[in-house]
Amino acid sequence: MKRDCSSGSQKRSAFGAGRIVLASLASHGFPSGYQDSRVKRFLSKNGLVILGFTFILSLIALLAVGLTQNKNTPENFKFGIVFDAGSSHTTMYIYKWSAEKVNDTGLVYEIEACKVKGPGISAFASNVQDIPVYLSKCMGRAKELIPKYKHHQTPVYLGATAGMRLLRMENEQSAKRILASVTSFLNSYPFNFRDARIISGSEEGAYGWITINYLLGKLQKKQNSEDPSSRKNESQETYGALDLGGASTQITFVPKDTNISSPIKFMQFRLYGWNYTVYTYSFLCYGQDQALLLKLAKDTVETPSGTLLDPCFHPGYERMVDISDLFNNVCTREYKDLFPFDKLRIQGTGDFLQCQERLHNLFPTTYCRYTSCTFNGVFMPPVHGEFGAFSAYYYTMKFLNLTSDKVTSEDMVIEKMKQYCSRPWKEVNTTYADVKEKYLSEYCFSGTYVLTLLQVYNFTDYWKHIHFMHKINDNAEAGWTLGYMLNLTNMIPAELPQPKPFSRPTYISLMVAFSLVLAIVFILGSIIFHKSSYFQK
Ligand SMILES: O=c1[nH]cnc2c1ncn2[C@@H]1O[C@H](COP(=O)(O)OP(=O)(O)O)[C@@H](O)[C@H]1O
Ligand SMILES: [Ca+2]
Repeated sequence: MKRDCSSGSQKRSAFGAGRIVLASLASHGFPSGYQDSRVKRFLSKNGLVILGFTFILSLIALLAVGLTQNKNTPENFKFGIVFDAGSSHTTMYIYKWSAEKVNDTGLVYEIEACKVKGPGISAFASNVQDIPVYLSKCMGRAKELIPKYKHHQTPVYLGATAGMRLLRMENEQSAKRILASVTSFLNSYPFNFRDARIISGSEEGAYGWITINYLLGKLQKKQNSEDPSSRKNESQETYGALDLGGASTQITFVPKDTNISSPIKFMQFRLYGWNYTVYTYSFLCYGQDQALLLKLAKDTVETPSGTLLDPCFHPGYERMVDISDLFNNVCTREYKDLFPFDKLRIQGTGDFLQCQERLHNLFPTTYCRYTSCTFNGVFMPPVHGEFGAFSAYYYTMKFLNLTSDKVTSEDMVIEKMKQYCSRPWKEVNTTYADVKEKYLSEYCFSGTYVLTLLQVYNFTDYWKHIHFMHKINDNAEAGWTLGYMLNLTNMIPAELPQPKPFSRPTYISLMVAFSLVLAIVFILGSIIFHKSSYFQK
Protein backbone atom coordinates (compact mmCIF):
# COMPACT_ATOMS: atom_id res chain seq x y z
CA MET A 1 0.00 0.00 0.00
CA LYS A 2 2.70 2.45 1.12
CA ARG A 3 4.89 1.57 -1.88
CA ASP A 4 1.97 2.05 -4.23
CA CYS A 5 1.33 5.26 -2.51
CA SER A 6 4.97 6.47 -2.90
CA SER A 7 5.24 5.31 -6.48
CA GLY A 8 2.01 7.18 -7.12
CA SER A 9 3.55 10.33 -5.68
CA GLN A 10 6.62 9.93 -7.93
CA LYS A 11 4.41 9.74 -10.97
CA ARG A 12 2.51 12.85 -9.97
CA SER A 13 5.71 14.76 -9.20
CA ALA A 14 6.76 14.21 -12.78
CA PHE A 15 3.63 16.18 -13.74
CA GLY A 16 4.63 19.05 -11.51
CA ALA A 17 2.58 18.38 -8.33
CA GLY A 18 5.54 17.20 -6.27
CA ARG A 19 5.25 19.72 -3.45
CA ILE A 20 1.64 18.90 -2.60
CA VAL A 21 2.44 15.16 -2.59
CA LEU A 22 5.50 15.63 -0.38
CA ALA A 23 3.41 17.59 2.11
CA SER A 24 0.80 14.86 2.25
CA LEU A 25 3.54 12.20 2.81
CA ALA A 26 4.88 14.19 5.76
CA SER A 27 1.41 14.38 7.25
CA HIS A 28 1.22 10.59 7.01
CA GLY A 29 4.12 10.40 9.50
CA PHE A 30 7.21 9.32 7.41
CA PRO A 31 10.57 10.49 8.85
CA SER A 32 11.74 13.71 7.03
CA GLY A 33 15.35 12.36 6.26
CA TYR A 34 13.83 9.44 4.44
CA GLN A 35 11.66 11.78 2.33
CA ASP A 36 14.64 14.09 1.42
CA SER A 37 16.91 11.31 0.19
CA ARG A 38 14.13 9.94 -1.99
CA VAL A 39 13.55 13.36 -3.52
CA LYS A 40 17.24 13.87 -4.15
CA ARG A 41 17.56 10.48 -5.71
CA PHE A 42 14.61 11.27 -7.92
CA LEU A 43 16.12 14.60 -8.95
CA SER A 44 19.61 13.26 -9.54
CA LYS A 45 18.17 10.57 -11.79
CA ASN A 46 15.60 12.64 -13.74
CA GLY A 47 17.43 15.94 -13.50
CA LEU A 48 20.27 14.51 -15.52
CA VAL A 49 17.85 13.38 -18.20
CA ILE A 50 16.21 16.81 -18.25
CA LEU A 51 19.57 18.59 -18.41
CA GLY A 52 20.81 16.32 -21.16
CA PHE A 53 17.63 16.89 -23.08
CA THR A 54 17.91 20.66 -22.66
CA PHE A 55 21.53 20.49 -23.75
CA ILE A 56 20.68 18.69 -27.00
CA LEU A 57 17.80 21.08 -27.68
CA SER A 58 20.01 24.14 -27.12
CA LEU A 59 22.66 22.69 -29.38
CA ILE A 60 20.17 22.11 -32.16
CA ALA A 61 18.79 25.62 -31.67
CA LEU A 62 22.25 27.18 -31.76
CA LEU A 63 23.22 25.30 -34.89
CA ALA A 64 19.93 26.24 -36.52
CA VAL A 65 20.47 29.93 -35.71
CA GLY A 66 24.03 29.80 -37.01
CA LEU A 67 23.05 28.10 -40.24
CA THR A 68 20.07 30.33 -40.88
CA GLN A 69 22.17 33.39 -40.27
CA ASN A 70 24.91 32.25 -42.62
CA LYS A 71 22.95 30.81 -45.47
CA ASN A 72 22.81 32.84 -48.69
CA THR A 73 19.76 34.94 -48.01
CA PRO A 74 18.67 37.28 -50.83
CA GLU A 75 20.08 40.79 -50.28
CA ASN A 76 17.82 43.35 -48.69
CA PHE A 77 17.54 46.14 -51.24
CA LYS A 78 16.37 49.67 -50.69
CA PHE A 79 15.07 52.16 -53.24
CA GLY A 80 14.86 55.92 -53.57
CA ILE A 81 13.17 58.15 -56.15
CA VAL A 82 14.36 61.64 -57.10
CA PHE A 83 12.74 63.91 -59.68
CA ASP A 84 15.09 66.37 -61.34
CA ALA A 85 12.68 69.13 -62.36
CA GLY A 86 15.01 71.08 -64.66
CA SER A 87 14.22 74.17 -66.71
CA SER A 88 13.90 72.24 -69.97
CA HIS A 89 12.55 68.88 -68.82
CA THR A 90 11.92 66.59 -65.84
CA THR A 91 13.62 63.24 -65.30
CA MET A 92 12.74 60.71 -62.62
CA TYR A 93 15.65 58.67 -61.28
CA ILE A 94 15.20 55.45 -59.31
CA TYR A 95 18.16 54.37 -57.20
CA LYS A 96 18.67 50.95 -55.67
CA TRP A 97 21.21 49.86 -53.06
CA SER A 98 21.86 47.06 -50.68
CA ALA A 99 20.73 47.92 -47.15
CA GLU A 100 23.66 45.96 -45.68
CA LYS A 101 26.24 47.98 -47.61
CA VAL A 102 24.58 51.29 -46.97
CA ASN A 103 27.71 53.19 -45.98
CA ASP A 104 29.98 51.85 -48.68
CA THR A 105 30.79 54.11 -51.55
CA GLY A 106 29.80 53.43 -55.14
CA LEU A 107 27.17 50.86 -54.30
CA VAL A 108 24.12 52.80 -55.34
CA TYR A 109 22.77 51.94 -58.77
CA GLU A 110 20.51 54.01 -60.94
CA ILE A 111 17.99 51.49 -62.20
CA GLU A 112 15.82 53.91 -64.13
CA ALA A 113 16.00 57.38 -65.67
CA CYS A 114 12.46 58.07 -66.80
CA LYS A 115 12.22 61.15 -68.99
CA VAL A 116 8.93 62.92 -68.37
CA LYS A 117 7.33 63.82 -71.69
CA GLY A 118 6.92 67.56 -72.11
CA PRO A 119 8.63 70.76 -70.97
CA GLY A 120 10.04 71.67 -67.55
CA ILE A 121 7.52 72.09 -64.69
CA SER A 122 7.84 75.89 -64.76
CA ALA A 123 5.86 75.77 -68.03
CA PHE A 124 2.76 74.67 -66.04
CA ALA A 125 2.19 78.06 -64.38
CA SER A 126 -1.14 78.57 -66.14
CA ASN A 127 -2.20 74.92 -66.33
CA VAL A 128 -1.33 73.26 -63.01
CA GLN A 129 -4.27 70.89 -63.52
CA ASP A 130 -2.17 69.07 -66.16
CA ILE A 131 0.63 68.19 -63.74
CA PRO A 132 -0.82 64.80 -62.64
CA VAL A 133 -1.01 63.57 -66.24
CA TYR A 134 2.50 64.91 -66.85
CA LEU A 135 4.06 62.97 -63.96
CA SER A 136 1.85 59.87 -63.91
CA LYS A 137 3.68 57.84 -66.56
CA CYS A 138 7.01 57.87 -64.71
CA MET A 139 5.28 57.23 -61.37
CA GLY A 140 3.61 54.21 -62.97
CA ARG A 141 7.06 53.03 -63.98
CA ALA A 142 8.26 53.43 -60.37
CA LYS A 143 5.34 51.27 -59.17
CA GLU A 144 6.29 48.61 -61.69
CA LEU A 145 10.00 48.57 -60.91
CA ILE A 146 9.93 48.75 -57.11
CA PRO A 147 8.48 45.68 -55.35
CA LYS A 148 5.09 46.48 -53.77
CA TYR A 149 6.18 45.62 -50.23
CA LYS A 150 8.94 48.23 -50.51
CA HIS A 151 6.70 51.09 -51.65
CA HIS A 152 5.87 52.55 -48.24
CA GLN A 153 9.55 52.77 -47.26
CA THR A 154 10.78 54.24 -50.57
CA PRO A 155 11.44 57.99 -50.25
CA VAL A 156 10.36 60.30 -53.06
CA TYR A 157 11.91 63.74 -53.55
CA LEU A 158 11.42 66.37 -56.21
CA GLY A 159 14.00 69.10 -56.62
CA ALA A 160 13.34 71.95 -59.03
CA THR A 161 16.23 73.98 -60.40
CA ALA A 162 16.77 77.19 -62.38
CA GLY A 163 13.53 77.23 -64.40
CA MET A 164 11.55 77.38 -61.15
CA ARG A 165 14.02 79.84 -59.60
CA LEU A 166 13.32 82.20 -62.48
CA LEU A 167 9.55 81.67 -62.24
CA ARG A 168 9.67 82.37 -58.49
CA MET A 169 11.44 85.68 -59.21
CA GLU A 170 8.79 86.53 -61.77
CA ASN A 171 5.70 85.25 -59.96
CA GLU A 172 6.09 83.62 -56.58
CA GLN A 173 2.45 82.51 -56.37
CA SER A 174 2.70 80.59 -59.64
CA ALA A 175 5.79 78.76 -58.40
CA LYS A 176 3.99 77.89 -55.15
CA ARG A 177 0.91 76.63 -57.00
CA ILE A 178 3.05 74.33 -59.16
CA LEU A 179 4.84 72.87 -56.14
CA ALA A 180 1.55 72.41 -54.27
CA SER A 181 0.08 70.52 -57.20
CA VAL A 182 3.20 68.34 -57.51
CA THR A 183 3.10 67.66 -53.75
CA SER A 184 -0.53 66.61 -53.66
CA PHE A 185 -0.07 64.36 -56.70
CA LEU A 186 3.07 62.62 -55.44
CA ASN A 187 1.46 62.23 -52.01
CA SER A 188 -1.35 60.19 -53.54
CA TYR A 189 1.07 57.32 -54.23
CA PRO A 190 1.92 54.58 -51.72
CA PHE A 191 5.55 55.73 -51.58
CA ASN A 192 7.10 57.71 -48.74
CA PHE A 193 6.83 61.19 -50.27
CA ARG A 194 9.24 63.60 -48.55
CA ASP A 195 9.15 66.92 -50.37
CA ALA A 196 8.98 68.94 -53.56
CA ARG A 197 11.00 72.15 -53.42
CA ILE A 198 13.20 74.54 -55.34
CA ILE A 199 16.81 73.77 -54.50
CA SER A 200 19.30 76.62 -54.38
CA GLY A 201 22.10 77.05 -56.91
CA SER A 202 24.69 76.25 -54.21
CA GLU A 203 22.88 73.03 -53.33
CA GLU A 204 22.76 72.10 -57.01
CA GLY A 205 26.51 72.65 -57.30
CA ALA A 206 27.39 70.92 -54.04
CA TYR A 207 25.22 67.84 -54.63
CA GLY A 208 26.65 67.48 -58.14
CA TRP A 209 30.14 67.56 -56.60
CA ILE A 210 29.15 64.92 -54.01
CA THR A 211 27.59 62.70 -56.71
CA ILE A 212 30.63 62.55 -58.95
CA ASN A 213 33.11 62.12 -56.12
CA TYR A 214 30.96 59.42 -54.54
CA LEU A 215 30.65 57.54 -57.82
CA LEU A 216 34.33 57.97 -58.67
CA GLY A 217 35.17 56.56 -55.21
CA LYS A 218 37.03 59.72 -54.23
CA LEU A 219 35.42 60.13 -50.83
CA GLN A 220 35.76 56.82 -49.05
CA LYS A 221 38.80 55.41 -50.82
CA LYS A 222 40.93 57.22 -48.32
CA GLN A 223 39.98 54.90 -45.51
CA ASN A 224 42.55 52.45 -46.78
CA SER A 225 45.17 55.10 -47.36
CA GLU A 226 47.44 56.75 -44.88
CA ASP A 227 46.56 58.71 -41.78
CA PRO A 228 44.24 61.65 -42.66
CA SER A 229 46.46 64.18 -40.89
CA SER A 230 49.38 63.30 -43.16
CA ARG A 231 47.53 64.31 -46.34
CA LYS A 232 47.89 67.99 -47.02
CA ASN A 233 46.08 68.61 -50.22
CA GLU A 234 42.59 67.18 -50.42
CA SER A 235 41.92 68.66 -53.84
CA GLN A 236 44.38 66.20 -55.35
CA GLU A 237 41.83 63.60 -54.48
CA THR A 238 38.47 65.07 -55.40
CA TYR A 239 37.14 66.13 -58.79
CA GLY A 240 35.65 69.55 -59.38
CA ALA A 241 32.13 69.53 -60.86
CA LEU A 242 30.96 71.46 -63.92
CA ASP A 243 27.22 71.33 -64.55
CA LEU A 244 25.60 73.08 -67.49
CA GLY A 245 21.82 73.30 -67.53
CA GLY A 246 19.34 75.21 -69.65
CA ALA A 247 18.86 78.13 -67.26
CA SER A 248 21.87 78.02 -64.92
CA THR A 249 25.36 76.62 -64.69
CA GLN A 250 27.45 75.59 -61.68
CA ILE A 251 31.13 75.30 -60.96
CA THR A 252 32.24 73.54 -57.75
CA PHE A 253 35.73 72.54 -56.61
CA VAL A 254 38.18 72.39 -53.72
CA PRO A 255 40.52 75.37 -54.30
CA LYS A 256 44.27 75.02 -53.92
CA ASP A 257 44.34 77.71 -51.27
CA THR A 258 41.33 77.62 -48.97
CA ASN A 259 42.70 80.38 -46.73
CA ILE A 260 42.23 83.16 -49.28
CA SER A 261 39.77 85.83 -48.23
CA SER A 262 36.46 85.13 -49.84
CA PRO A 263 33.25 87.16 -49.97
CA ILE A 264 31.36 83.89 -50.38
CA LYS A 265 31.45 81.36 -47.61
CA PHE A 266 33.17 78.20 -48.77
CA MET A 267 31.07 75.12 -48.10
CA GLN A 268 32.32 72.82 -45.39
CA PHE A 269 31.64 69.09 -45.55
CA ARG A 270 32.74 66.31 -43.31
CA LEU A 271 32.40 63.05 -45.19
CA TYR A 272 33.72 59.65 -44.12
CA GLY A 273 35.96 61.34 -41.55
CA TRP A 274 37.45 63.97 -43.89
CA ASN A 275 36.91 67.72 -44.01
CA TYR A 276 36.37 69.41 -47.35
CA THR A 277 36.34 73.12 -48.07
CA VAL A 278 34.47 73.58 -51.30
CA TYR A 279 33.91 76.61 -53.52
CA THR A 280 30.64 76.56 -55.45
CA TYR A 281 28.88 79.16 -57.55
CA SER A 282 25.74 78.98 -59.63
CA PHE A 283 25.28 81.47 -62.46
CA LEU A 284 21.59 82.05 -63.03
CA CYS A 285 20.73 82.92 -66.67
CA TYR A 286 23.97 81.30 -67.89
CA GLY A 287 22.50 77.90 -68.72
CA GLN A 288 22.75 77.34 -72.47
CA ASP A 289 19.08 78.06 -73.32
CA GLN A 290 19.00 81.32 -71.38
CA ALA A 291 22.41 82.28 -72.77
CA LEU A 292 21.07 81.88 -76.30
CA LEU A 293 18.11 84.11 -75.46
CA LEU A 294 20.48 86.62 -73.87
CA LYS A 295 22.65 86.64 -76.98
CA LEU A 296 19.65 87.04 -79.31
CA ALA A 297 18.24 89.83 -77.11
CA LYS A 298 21.55 91.71 -77.11
CA ASP A 299 21.99 91.24 -80.86
CA THR A 300 18.46 92.49 -81.52
CA VAL A 301 19.05 95.60 -79.42
CA GLU A 302 22.41 96.32 -81.03
CA THR A 303 21.22 95.92 -84.62
CA PRO A 304 17.45 96.35 -84.57
CA SER A 305 16.18 94.73 -87.70
CA GLY A 306 13.60 92.07 -88.38
CA THR A 307 16.38 89.76 -89.63
CA LEU A 308 19.41 88.67 -87.66
CA LEU A 309 22.40 87.17 -89.46
CA ASP A 310 23.61 84.77 -86.81
CA PRO A 311 27.11 83.19 -86.96
CA CYS A 312 26.12 80.65 -84.27
CA PHE A 313 23.77 78.76 -86.61
CA HIS A 314 24.62 76.75 -89.72
CA PRO A 315 24.53 78.46 -93.14
CA GLY A 316 21.07 77.96 -94.60
CA TYR A 317 19.37 77.56 -91.21
CA GLU A 318 16.35 79.77 -90.46
CA ARG A 319 14.22 80.24 -87.37
CA MET A 320 11.48 82.69 -86.37
CA VAL A 321 11.38 83.96 -82.79
CA ASP A 322 8.60 85.99 -81.15
CA ILE A 323 9.96 89.26 -79.79
CA SER A 324 7.64 88.89 -76.76
CA ASP A 325 9.14 85.45 -75.95
CA LEU A 326 12.60 86.92 -76.25
CA PHE A 327 12.10 89.74 -73.78
CA ASN A 328 9.38 88.49 -71.41
CA ASN A 329 11.96 86.78 -69.32
CA VAL A 330 13.77 87.66 -66.10
CA CYS A 331 17.16 87.12 -67.76
CA THR A 332 16.59 89.35 -70.80
CA ARG A 333 14.11 91.95 -69.66
CA GLU A 334 16.79 94.55 -68.91
CA TYR A 335 17.27 94.78 -72.71
CA LYS A 336 13.57 95.16 -73.39
CA ASP A 337 12.86 97.90 -75.91
CA LEU A 338 10.29 98.91 -78.45
CA PHE A 339 10.85 97.37 -81.86
CA PRO A 340 8.97 98.02 -85.08
CA PHE A 341 8.61 94.23 -85.61
CA ASP A 342 7.15 91.50 -83.41
CA LYS A 343 8.99 88.57 -84.91
CA LEU A 344 12.70 88.07 -85.43
CA ARG A 345 13.99 86.05 -88.36
CA ILE A 346 17.29 84.30 -87.61
CA GLN A 347 19.47 83.35 -90.57
CA GLY A 348 22.55 81.24 -89.85
CA THR A 349 25.95 82.14 -91.32
CA GLY A 350 27.99 79.39 -89.58
CA ASP A 351 31.05 81.36 -88.50
CA PHE A 352 32.59 79.99 -85.32
CA LEU A 353 35.04 82.87 -84.71
CA GLN A 354 32.34 85.52 -85.05
CA CYS A 355 30.01 83.46 -82.88
CA GLN A 356 32.64 83.22 -80.20
CA GLU A 357 33.29 86.94 -80.32
CA ARG A 358 29.60 87.61 -79.71
CA LEU A 359 29.43 85.08 -76.92
CA HIS A 360 32.37 86.69 -75.14
CA ASN A 361 30.17 89.81 -74.85
CA LEU A 362 27.91 87.87 -72.50
CA PHE A 363 30.74 87.64 -69.98
CA PRO A 364 31.82 91.16 -69.05
CA THR A 365 35.04 91.23 -67.08
CA THR A 366 34.24 94.02 -64.67
CA TYR A 367 36.42 95.27 -61.81
CA CYS A 368 37.42 92.51 -59.40
CA ARG A 369 37.31 93.46 -55.71
CA TYR A 370 38.78 90.16 -54.55
CA THR A 371 41.97 88.15 -55.00
CA SER A 372 40.56 86.58 -58.18
CA CYS A 373 37.35 86.75 -60.13
CA THR A 374 35.51 85.27 -63.03
CA PHE A 375 33.09 87.35 -65.16
CA ASN A 376 30.69 89.95 -63.71
CA GLY A 377 33.13 90.55 -60.84
CA VAL A 378 32.13 87.27 -59.18
CA PHE A 379 34.75 85.90 -56.80
CA MET A 380 36.27 82.62 -57.97
CA PRO A 381 39.56 81.06 -56.88
CA PRO A 382 41.83 79.76 -59.68
CA VAL A 383 40.59 76.42 -60.99
CA HIS A 384 42.44 73.52 -59.49
CA GLY A 385 42.51 69.72 -59.73
CA GLU A 386 40.68 67.45 -62.15
CA PHE A 387 37.14 68.33 -63.27
CA GLY A 388 34.12 66.29 -64.28
CA ALA A 389 31.86 68.12 -66.77
CA PHE A 390 28.35 66.76 -67.17
CA SER A 391 24.74 67.52 -68.26
CA ALA A 392 24.76 69.80 -71.32
CA TYR A 393 28.58 69.96 -71.27
CA TYR A 394 28.50 66.25 -71.96
CA TYR A 395 25.57 66.14 -74.43
CA THR A 396 27.15 68.83 -76.59
CA MET A 397 30.71 67.56 -76.51
CA LYS A 398 29.56 63.97 -77.03
CA PHE A 399 27.67 64.94 -80.14
CA LEU A 400 30.70 66.83 -81.45
CA ASN A 401 32.96 63.85 -80.72
CA LEU A 402 35.07 65.86 -78.32
CA THR A 403 34.74 63.84 -75.10
CA SER A 404 37.73 61.59 -75.71
CA ASP A 405 40.80 61.96 -73.48
CA LYS A 406 42.74 62.39 -76.73
CA VAL A 407 41.29 65.88 -77.00
CA THR A 408 43.93 67.45 -74.82
CA SER A 409 43.96 71.06 -75.91
CA GLU A 410 41.56 73.88 -76.55
CA ASP A 411 43.01 74.30 -80.07
CA MET A 412 41.74 70.87 -81.05
CA VAL A 413 38.25 71.92 -79.98
CA ILE A 414 38.49 75.22 -81.83
CA GLU A 415 39.49 73.46 -85.07
CA LYS A 416 36.58 71.07 -84.79
CA MET A 417 34.10 73.88 -84.06
CA LYS A 418 35.28 75.99 -87.02
CA GLN A 419 34.71 73.13 -89.33
CA TYR A 420 31.42 71.96 -87.79
CA CYS A 421 29.71 75.37 -87.66
CA SER A 422 30.50 76.04 -91.31
CA ARG A 423 28.67 72.91 -92.50
CA PRO A 424 25.45 73.75 -94.36
CA TRP A 425 22.30 73.09 -92.38
CA LYS A 426 20.84 70.93 -95.14
CA GLU A 427 23.79 68.57 -94.98
CA VAL A 428 23.82 68.45 -91.17
CA ASN A 429 20.09 67.82 -91.07
CA THR A 430 20.29 64.88 -93.45
CA THR A 431 23.41 63.39 -91.84
CA TYR A 432 21.81 63.39 -88.39
CA ALA A 433 18.21 62.81 -89.34
CA ASP A 434 17.50 60.96 -86.08
CA VAL A 435 18.61 63.82 -83.80
CA LYS A 436 15.93 66.11 -82.38
CA GLU A 437 15.90 69.30 -84.47
CA LYS A 438 15.99 71.65 -81.47
CA TYR A 439 19.25 70.04 -80.27
CA LEU A 440 20.78 69.56 -83.72
CA SER A 441 20.22 73.14 -84.82
CA GLU A 442 21.92 74.43 -81.66
CA TYR A 443 25.06 72.27 -81.37
CA CYS A 444 27.14 74.91 -83.17
CA PHE A 445 25.94 77.52 -80.70
CA SER A 446 26.21 75.26 -77.61
CA GLY A 447 29.65 73.90 -78.58
CA THR A 448 30.88 77.48 -78.94
CA TYR A 449 29.17 78.41 -75.67
CA VAL A 450 30.84 75.52 -73.78
CA LEU A 451 34.22 76.56 -75.13
CA THR A 452 33.67 80.23 -74.29
CA LEU A 453 32.41 79.52 -70.78
CA LEU A 454 35.41 77.31 -70.06
CA GLN A 455 37.72 80.04 -71.40
CA VAL A 456 36.06 82.54 -69.11
CA TYR A 457 36.66 80.17 -66.18
CA ASN A 458 40.33 80.06 -67.27
CA PHE A 459 40.54 76.50 -68.52
CA THR A 460 42.40 77.51 -71.67
CA ASP A 461 45.69 75.87 -70.65
CA TYR A 462 43.95 73.38 -68.45
CA TRP A 463 41.82 71.55 -70.99
CA LYS A 464 43.28 68.10 -70.37
CA HIS A 465 42.01 68.24 -66.77
CA ILE A 466 38.39 68.36 -67.94
CA HIS A 467 36.68 64.98 -68.18
CA PHE A 468 33.31 64.95 -69.88
CA MET A 469 31.16 62.38 -68.14
CA HIS A 470 27.66 60.98 -68.15
CA LYS A 471 27.17 57.60 -66.46
CA ILE A 472 30.00 56.90 -64.01
CA ASN A 473 31.27 53.30 -63.70
CA ASP A 474 27.92 52.20 -65.10
CA ASN A 475 26.37 52.99 -61.70
CA ALA A 476 24.56 56.25 -62.11
CA GLU A 477 24.43 59.48 -64.11
CA ALA A 478 26.48 62.48 -63.02
CA GLY A 479 24.14 65.20 -61.74
CA TRP A 480 22.87 66.62 -58.45
CA THR A 481 20.09 64.07 -57.80
CA LEU A 482 22.15 61.21 -56.37
CA GLY A 483 24.09 63.51 -54.00
CA TYR A 484 20.79 65.02 -52.87
CA MET A 485 19.34 61.61 -52.03
CA LEU A 486 22.54 60.38 -50.35
CA ASN A 487 22.48 63.43 -48.13
CA LEU A 488 18.78 63.33 -47.24
CA THR A 489 18.83 59.61 -46.45
CA ASN A 490 22.01 60.01 -44.34
CA MET A 491 23.89 57.59 -46.54
CA ILE A 492 27.17 59.45 -46.32
CA PRO A 493 28.31 59.40 -42.71
CA ALA A 494 30.45 62.22 -41.33
CA GLU A 495 32.78 59.70 -39.73
CA LEU A 496 34.19 56.49 -41.11
CA PRO A 497 32.11 53.61 -39.73
CA GLN A 498 34.23 51.55 -37.30
CA PRO A 499 34.87 48.10 -38.75
CA LYS A 500 33.34 45.24 -36.70
CA PRO A 501 35.97 43.17 -34.78
CA PHE A 502 34.69 39.86 -36.18
CA SER A 503 33.25 38.85 -39.47
CA ARG A 504 29.72 37.46 -39.30
CA PRO A 505 30.68 33.75 -39.67
CA THR A 506 33.45 34.10 -37.06
CA TYR A 507 30.99 35.76 -34.71
CA ILE A 508 28.46 32.95 -35.08
CA SER A 509 31.08 30.20 -34.74
CA LEU A 510 32.34 31.80 -31.56
CA MET A 511 28.84 32.10 -30.18
CA VAL A 512 28.18 28.39 -30.85
CA ALA A 513 31.49 27.35 -29.33
CA PHE A 514 30.97 29.39 -26.20
CA SER A 515 27.40 28.17 -25.80
CA LEU A 516 28.64 24.58 -26.01
CA VAL A 517 31.28 25.21 -23.38
CA LEU A 518 28.67 26.84 -21.15
CA ALA A 519 26.27 23.94 -21.55
CA ILE A 520 28.98 21.38 -20.78
CA VAL A 521 30.13 23.30 -17.73
CA PHE A 522 26.57 23.56 -16.53
CA ILE A 523 25.91 19.83 -16.96
CA LEU A 524 29.14 18.83 -15.31
CA GLY A 525 28.39 21.20 -12.47
CA SER A 526 24.94 19.68 -11.97
CA ILE A 527 26.33 16.15 -11.97
CA ILE A 528 29.02 17.04 -9.46
CA PHE A 529 26.51 18.83 -7.29
CA HIS A 530 24.11 15.89 -7.27
CA LYS A 531 26.82 13.29 -6.79
CA SER A 532 28.29 15.15 -3.82
CA SER A 533 24.90 15.66 -2.15
CA TYR A 534 24.12 11.95 -2.74
CA PHE A 535 27.40 10.81 -1.12
CA GLN A 536 26.73 13.14 1.76
CA LYS A 537 23.78 10.93 2.49
O1 LIG B 1 20.28 64.99 -75.65
C1 LIG B 1 20.53 66.19 -75.50
N1 LIG B 1 21.28 66.89 -76.37
C2 LIG B 1 21.55 68.18 -76.22
N2 LIG B 1 21.14 68.92 -75.18
C3 LIG B 1 20.39 68.29 -74.28
C4 LIG B 1 20.04 66.93 -74.36
N3 LIG B 1 19.28 66.61 -73.29
C5 LIG B 1 19.17 67.72 -72.56
N4 LIG B 1 19.83 68.74 -73.16
C6 LIG B 1 19.97 70.13 -72.68
O2 LIG B 1 20.54 70.09 -71.38
C7 LIG B 1 20.04 71.19 -70.64
C8 LIG B 1 19.46 70.61 -69.37
O3 LIG B 1 19.05 71.65 -68.57
P1 LIG B 1 18.01 71.47 -67.39
O4 LIG B 1 16.65 71.23 -67.93
O5 LIG B 1 18.54 70.47 -66.46
O6 LIG B 1 18.01 72.92 -66.79
P2 LIG B 1 18.54 73.55 -65.41
O7 LIG B 1 19.53 72.61 -64.83
O8 LIG B 1 19.16 74.85 -65.78
O9 LIG B 1 17.31 73.71 -64.58
C9 LIG B 1 19.01 71.89 -71.49
O10 LIG B 1 19.62 72.98 -72.14
C10 LIG B 1 18.65 70.83 -72.53
O11 LIG B 1 18.24 71.39 -73.75
CA1 LIG C 1 19.99 70.45 -64.62
